[in-house]
Amino acid sequence: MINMFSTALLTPQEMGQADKAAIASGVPGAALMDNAGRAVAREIVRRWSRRPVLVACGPGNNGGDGYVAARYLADWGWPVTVASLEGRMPSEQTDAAHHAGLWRRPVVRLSAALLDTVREGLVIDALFGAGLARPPSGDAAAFIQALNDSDIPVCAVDLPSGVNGEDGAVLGAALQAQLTITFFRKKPGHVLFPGRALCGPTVVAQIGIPDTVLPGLAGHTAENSPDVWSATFPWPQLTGHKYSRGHALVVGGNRMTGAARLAARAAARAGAGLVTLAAPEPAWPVYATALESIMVEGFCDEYSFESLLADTRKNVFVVGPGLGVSETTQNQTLQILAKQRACVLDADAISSFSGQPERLFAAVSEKSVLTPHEGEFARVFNVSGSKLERARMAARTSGAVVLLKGADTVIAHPDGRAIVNTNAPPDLATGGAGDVLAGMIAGLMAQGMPPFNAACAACWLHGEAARQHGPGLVADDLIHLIPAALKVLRRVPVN
Ligand SMILES: NC(=O)C1=CN([C@@H]2O[C@H](COP(=O)(O)OP(=O)(O)OC[C@H]3O[C@@H](n4cnc5c(N)ncnc54)[C@H](O)[C@@H]3O)[C@@H](O)[C@H]2O)[C@@H](O)CC1
Ligand SMILES: Nc1ncnc2c1ncn2[C@@H]1O[C@H](COP(=O)(O)OP(=O)(O)O)[C@@H](O)[C@H]1O
Ligand SMILES: [K+]
Repeated sequence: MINMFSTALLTPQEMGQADKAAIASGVPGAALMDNAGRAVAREIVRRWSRRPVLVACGPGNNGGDGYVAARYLADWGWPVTVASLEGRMPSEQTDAAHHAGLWRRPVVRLSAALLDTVREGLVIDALFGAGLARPPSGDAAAFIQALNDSDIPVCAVDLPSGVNGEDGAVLGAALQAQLTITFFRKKPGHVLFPGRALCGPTVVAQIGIPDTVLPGLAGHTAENSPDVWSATFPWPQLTGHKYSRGHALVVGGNRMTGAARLAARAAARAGAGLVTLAAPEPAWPVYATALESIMVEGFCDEYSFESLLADTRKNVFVVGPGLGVSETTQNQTLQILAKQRACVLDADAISSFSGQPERLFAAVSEKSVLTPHEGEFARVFNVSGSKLERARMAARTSGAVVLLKGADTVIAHPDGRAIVNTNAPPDLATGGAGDVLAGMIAGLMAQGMPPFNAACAACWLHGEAARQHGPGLVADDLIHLIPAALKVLRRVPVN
């Protein structure tokens, strides 16, 4: 019940397969390229008034799209100069060569000096896209450097040259674009940093590749969106009651009491019917006086803690926020995991397994969601690669759902699926925002949403809540904005 297709992220290789499948189904490659280049020209005309345009064309299909865009813009009366890398016209009998042939005007050699002709204009970057194979060098590198040093706007075709479509990494040097137009579906490089920042806003144009090519080649990776999980979102039922909306238990710490309070409030706001905060006896008065709709139960040792967990109606646990890194935290986490119910492990519940990750991995399951930031992640996972690869590998290794936080949060399932979140504003980089997220995930899981879906949905709502507030956000504000984010979600048609 999760839709991985509508916002699927395709690797350059998968995009190539989509292209081939479309051609095999009867859409000529030259037509796809014509549609792609025309889409670029259209998006430019939509955003900029008529002005001089320099189209920098590479030797592959990315360049092919550039020749098409140049032709349409020139037909519509725009002053267009086309430049290519010296001696690198498209190979004969390719779609790119066909479209280069339809450009009847001169093609000049690409150089940084050409930028003087478009100081008041625009550059279309059609040098390299999905086929980037090595760091740009020579004329291409000099052009990228000079263009980045200027304030001439850049519209990138597919990807800014130098950005790796697979993971958003920069190969050598990359252009900073103001707009990127890609085709059919985005690639991971459009949503992972630093690629995402280099793209500017990314527009996805449809060029005649049918969605029917997707099953079989996509389905592993997608951009987070209500389209992915809205069909499983647990809206309150007309005849529901508080017990049918689940009961979340949040473990509180002795000293940093704010973290667990934020998580508990967020769980309630996200819709858990009941929320209990389990408080160590010495801190019980602090929690009890601060919380009204949330129940506060005290415990004094591992036995009374165990008895708090016994009620099976408590169907999801949150452990970690504000607990401190200690053996006690590790033991509480293991006690919770032994119950084999849904749980969210955040912050110190993760860090307390530093140096002993196998103990954690042996206890977690697909019902557990781990929500580390990069620092916590590095304490238990020894994996390398892009953020997407690392989150995926961590989920596979641990057997839990892993939500690796940051500006481009990745949520990975042990079965290999991964979602990249893109709606979080940087205002979220504030203490306690992660505690709120942990509580929101638990609030959705309490209502029966599967852990992976709940993690994706909570992450999107968290970003939307922050967006509603804007600058000046503190974590406490998020709690009050969860209802506004839910209202926005209500208006999104269920896919
Ligand atoms: N479904 C698709 O696959 C579609 C692809 N299209 C376009 O096709 C592009 C992919 O085409 P290609 O696979 O031909 O790849 P590119 O055109 O992105 O790049 C490959 C070419 O650039 C050269 N090259 C790569 N890195 C270089 C470097 N650092 N310095 C110098 N030369 C370098 C390669 O030798 C090759 O000639 C996409 O980015 C997109 O713009 C569109 O036409 C629409 C459909
Ligand atoms: N630059 C950023 N842009 C968007 N979201 C961010 C950014 N930095 C942090 N976040 C988000 O803010 C939250 C911070 O969580 P975390 O690091 O656990 O903080 P805390 O432990 O103080 O709650 C996470 O959801 C994270 O993804
Ligand atoms: K490009």
